[in-house]
Amino acid sequence: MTELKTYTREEVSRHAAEEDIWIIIDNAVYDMSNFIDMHPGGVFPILEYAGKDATDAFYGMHRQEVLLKYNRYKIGTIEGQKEQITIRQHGDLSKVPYAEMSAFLGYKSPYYKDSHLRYQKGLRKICDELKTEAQECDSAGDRPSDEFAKKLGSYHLLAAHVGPGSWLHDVVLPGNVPGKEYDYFHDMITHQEFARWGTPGLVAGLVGGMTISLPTVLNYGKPELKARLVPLLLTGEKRMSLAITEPYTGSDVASIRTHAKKVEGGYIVNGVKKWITTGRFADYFATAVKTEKGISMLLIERQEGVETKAVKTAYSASAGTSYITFENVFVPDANLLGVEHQGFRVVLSNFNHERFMLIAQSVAAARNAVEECFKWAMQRKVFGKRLIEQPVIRNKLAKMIAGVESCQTWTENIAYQMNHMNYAQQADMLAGPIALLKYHATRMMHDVSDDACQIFGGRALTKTGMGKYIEDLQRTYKFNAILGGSEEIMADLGVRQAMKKFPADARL
Ligand code: HEM
Repeated sequence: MTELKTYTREEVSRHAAEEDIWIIIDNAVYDMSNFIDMHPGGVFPILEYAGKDATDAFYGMHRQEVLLKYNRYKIGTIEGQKEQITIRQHGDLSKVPYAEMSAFLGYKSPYYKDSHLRYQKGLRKICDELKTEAQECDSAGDRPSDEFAKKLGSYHLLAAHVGPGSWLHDVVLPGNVPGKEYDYFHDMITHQEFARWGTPGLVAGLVGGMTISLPTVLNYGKPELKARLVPLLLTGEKRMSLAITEPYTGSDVASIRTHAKKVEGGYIVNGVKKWITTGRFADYFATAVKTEKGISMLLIERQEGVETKAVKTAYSASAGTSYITFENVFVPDANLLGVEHQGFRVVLSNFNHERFMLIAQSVAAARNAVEECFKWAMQRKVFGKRLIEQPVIRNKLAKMIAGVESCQTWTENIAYQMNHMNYAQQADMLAGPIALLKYHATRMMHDVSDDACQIFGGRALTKTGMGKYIEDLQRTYKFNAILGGSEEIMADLGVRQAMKKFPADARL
């Protein structure tokens, strides 16, 4: 790389004509002469700063990544002046208060071990390196590419999404963490780091569909089916989705109409499914069907008779949300998941983990909004003052921070319980608290999104630029309030579970 020249401010001030225009941002000098006509904000704003320091004006209008993207226009630095503004490097923790979990910033915690800190560090770097590609794919609404999925597979991050289990025992995870050490704190970190991309649609399409469907095969599939499918899914060669909801029914699984008729050697399936995340790209569908005496779960492979079309949602189309039709599809007995007519057990079995994932994502997305709003309030000037100088803005930030930190702390408590309870104990003791926390986390997200929008104003309604994360948050946060059990059902389930444990002899 050629060494950049140094200039004095006086030298820069001599380049102040439209065809020869330099500006200063922080300690760097940019030659805008060839860019000014292409500048998306127009010629006029740049001309105003010709030959001058444009640092505050620049940061009032652009995100830092603009400077990285247009680094080619940087021609030098200001003599004797050090950088005042740090450009975040891949893997860095944010220094903005409350922008990171306190345990990563040196605060004491009873929960986190060295292995969690190493994993977070390693994973942050990988996620940062993939962030631009993830964001471009999400904005374009593209199918996440096979190369992208395979890259995650090569770091064992597809397997990590599914949660702790034997599928991780023989691998080494980011941060040099042996897969056998992977617990629900690592799992929480996985979902939170991916949520930092600010691309919930893409994350749902790339890993969400698989995270909620693959356990049906891992826990209920016959050995041959597992041996054939699991390696393909965990390396990113194939995609999978969970096909339960239908146009006629959402949470009410008992009312599904897709049916499977028993025939020699298998089943013939007919019916439709709707809102199926990853469905548009999926090779396999863990599908709830009506059989003679109840609900059964079948692993349906993409074949003739299986059609998927896009359902347009507020998510990016990268989520692969689809409408699926099954028309006389033959499914062999070998693809039955669990016991015939007892598919409910298979459907219910993964709810706690799915909800835990949604909670972790919600807290991370809200925390991201805290960082965005804090930075914006500190750098944005209106009516001659920084936004942060307005008490109403500080009050909103306080509410956001308190919401995020309280949800984070409850999530950590749940992760600790999950680490120390077997499956039966989790089902008995945690279904209620997890449901209540999901309800609480998505309500918190609702409030954070609302306050963040007010802080960012019009920029929160714009898909690119300063408010792009907030725009995405306010457009998509409702998904977590509905998927995996709606807020109302979560709240009700939490209290009903508590009622079951209410002591018969308790009185006021
Ligand atoms: C290295 C120098 C600069 C580069 C590479 C640059 C690049 C860009 C880009 C890429 C955008 C689109 C924003 C987005 O959607 O993210 C933009 C918008 C804009 N830029 Fe610049 N810019 C530079 C300097 C400046 C300066 C010095 C000003 C003076 C105030 C300025 C004023 C604006 C304005 C007003 C907009 C429109 C913002 C909006 O839509 O809200 N730019 N610029």
